[in-house]
Amino acid sequence: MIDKLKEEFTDKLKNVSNLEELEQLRVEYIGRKGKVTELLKKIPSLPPEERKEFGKACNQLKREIETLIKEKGKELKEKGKAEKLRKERIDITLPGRKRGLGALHPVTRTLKEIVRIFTSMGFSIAEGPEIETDFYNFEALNIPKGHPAREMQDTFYISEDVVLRTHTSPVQIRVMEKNSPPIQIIAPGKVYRKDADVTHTPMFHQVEGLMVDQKVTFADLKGVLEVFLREVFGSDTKVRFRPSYFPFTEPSAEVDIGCVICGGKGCKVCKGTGWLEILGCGMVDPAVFKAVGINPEVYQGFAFGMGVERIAMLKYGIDDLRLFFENDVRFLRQFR
Ligand SMILES: Cc1ccc(OCc2nc(C(=O)N[C@H]3CCS(=O)(=O)C3)cs2)cc1
Repeated sequence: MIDKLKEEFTDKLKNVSNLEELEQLRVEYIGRKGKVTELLKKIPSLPPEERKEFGKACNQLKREIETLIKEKGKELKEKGKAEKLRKERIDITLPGRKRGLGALHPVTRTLKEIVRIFTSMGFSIAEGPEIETDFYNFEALNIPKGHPAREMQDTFYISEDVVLRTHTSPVQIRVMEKNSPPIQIIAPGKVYRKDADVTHTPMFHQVEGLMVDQKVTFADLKGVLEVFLREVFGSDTKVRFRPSYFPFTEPSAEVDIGCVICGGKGCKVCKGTGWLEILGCGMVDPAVFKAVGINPEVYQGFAFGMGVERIAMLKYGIDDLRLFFENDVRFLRQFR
């Protein structure tokens, strides 16, 4: 009877593959209701002369089962540990994980280059609000009510009198209100225009510049801009000033550079002209000085404005403005 139980136990023990099954087997044989425990309860019902022998045999079996279970437990734990070590092993011979390199956005790069060049010529950097009043964005710049630039198709109106600035000129107005000449600043920043299409986005970046002093001439303007453009596009870049008109400058000029693609022969980018319009400029109109309380009899000044995305497109040969705003890594990583 006891031998049969032992045989049965050792057979089952062979199939135990984890600690839970081992515990179940222990309970099944030597637990409170275990098969061996049940046998021990039978001792008082046996004839007295058999009790001693039978009791000894049962306890012997119980001790054997306990020993076998302890050994099995140890073996299972060892196996478990070995399994864990195998699974968690770190292969230190694997190559290291490379950290991806970041990069500055091409607009940021271009903006930083433009700022570096003008600060190297003595210009300070001025900033101002992107949400502006009608006065700072239009009136003070000699753009009267009814002027087409104020039209809804070009300007984002927050309210009757509040707009998203359409250029960074308001920054220069604010500086002139608070400082007396000489003034030499550039105003980089985001500007907003409603006419969004393939070559225009509703938000873009601009850098405007302003120099005000007692003797500032158009020659100074030409000199500063020629140095700037040759720094950005290369020392052999051709520069041309073409008469133009802006409400806030008189005389005004639009500045072209020799086409960076075809070198001036004519191509689709420069529409066969050999020239690319790059920025606008002029001598500050006296009406603007009056609006900020600077005496145009005593002081003169020049100003200029450029679109940063346009400069970046020409400098880096980017032909689609939307690429700047789609955050496609395949585009951005080329600027590492
Ligand atoms: C107080 C003050 C007085 C005059 C000023 O003249 C800034 C100027 N801007 C331009 C110009 O052509 N700008 C455009 C270039 C491309 S763009 O980004 O679309 C805007 C000419 S003169 C600015 C401030």
